[in-house]
Amino acid sequence: MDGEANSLETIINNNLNGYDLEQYNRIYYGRRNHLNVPIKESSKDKSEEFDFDIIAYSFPAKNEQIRPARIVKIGVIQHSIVVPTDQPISLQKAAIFDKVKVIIETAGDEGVNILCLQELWNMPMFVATREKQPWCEFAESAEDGPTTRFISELAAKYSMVIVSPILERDENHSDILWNTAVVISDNGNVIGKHRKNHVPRVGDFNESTYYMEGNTGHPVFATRYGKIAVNICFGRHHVLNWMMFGHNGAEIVFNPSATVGGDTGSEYMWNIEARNAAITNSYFTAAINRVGNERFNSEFTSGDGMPAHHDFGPFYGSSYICAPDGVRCPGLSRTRDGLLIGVLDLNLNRQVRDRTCYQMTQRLELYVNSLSKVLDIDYKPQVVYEKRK
Ligand SMILES: NC(=O)NCCC(=O)O
Repeated sequence: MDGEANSLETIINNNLNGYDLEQYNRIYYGRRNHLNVPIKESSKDKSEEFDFDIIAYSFPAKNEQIRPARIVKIGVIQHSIVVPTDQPISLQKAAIFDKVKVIIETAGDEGVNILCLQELWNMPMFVATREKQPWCEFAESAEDGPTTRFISELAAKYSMVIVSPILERDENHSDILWNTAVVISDNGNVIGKHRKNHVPRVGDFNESTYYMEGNTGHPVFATRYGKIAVNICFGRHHVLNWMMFGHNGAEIVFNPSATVGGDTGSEYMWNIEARNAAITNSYFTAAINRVGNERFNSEFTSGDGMPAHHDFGPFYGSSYICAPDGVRCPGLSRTRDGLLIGVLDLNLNRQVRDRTCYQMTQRLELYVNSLSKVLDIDYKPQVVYEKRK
């Protein structure tokens, strides 16, 4: 029954073995062997004690004569909320902080250099409700709110860059809200922030009730460990969004998300979108999704004819990392909290570009020309009809 499978990988591993499993891995993931990286015993103990999964994979590149390898360890964390959504906001946040802190510390102990949390990680996805109170009270300053202070301390402690996607309240601009990823450096300073470019108007994702499309463009953050960008959730459906981060020099693009399965959900697209972005832009991508069901006191509808309901979900997790050659690792669980680590050699980006020439053959001038015509109010679509005699 839908919603019960722990992961796609569990289904495959329960049903295939030997030659068939090897061939499946080669064809689906892009390599026969997943190249697991050992996890410390102390981290395994923590994951058992605090009930989260932990797994690491390597994405090597070929040795080059001139450039040394550029190894960077990235981590992504997926998790559920902790206490019911009718509890006081401070309690809901504190409970998530307590849970996620243990997983961040484990990432730090594993030597992760760059860590990304899920979209709006410190709150439930109340956007389904369309209610303003009390939910807007989750919003905080990106620069010096309690969540940024909490994450900054951990970033400095572990010399780890941390991407912290939150609901931002912009006090300098009339208190308005944004869906914002705050990028915190390895010494705990805020390097900058990116606001979600594409805001969903689909199903229970009534996010446009709360915030507008972002105004920060496509920033790439030059961190100590590499150039990173953040394509927040719904932006993964928009190829130009991914592309612009590539033009600005991103080596790794994180896609912190909150997205659901079920009959009308996005689960069947999940495996494709961040992977396709890695391939077409020749950079690493990491897609992160929360887990669990979230229940709200007030019933809400989605404008799709379905009966009003209280539950938002299931959020199907399945976070994964993809290399620029399209090779990806198995996903985390669909249902459990988890820390996924990737050991990347960033030299692979240029090696793939040299091999595939996807950038060189991109024909940007063709599309600039065509798109400028599309934007003309009198645009006539270029359709060719048969001339029947
Ligand atoms: N949070 C968010 O943008 N979700 C949109 C649903 C989807 O398309 O994945």
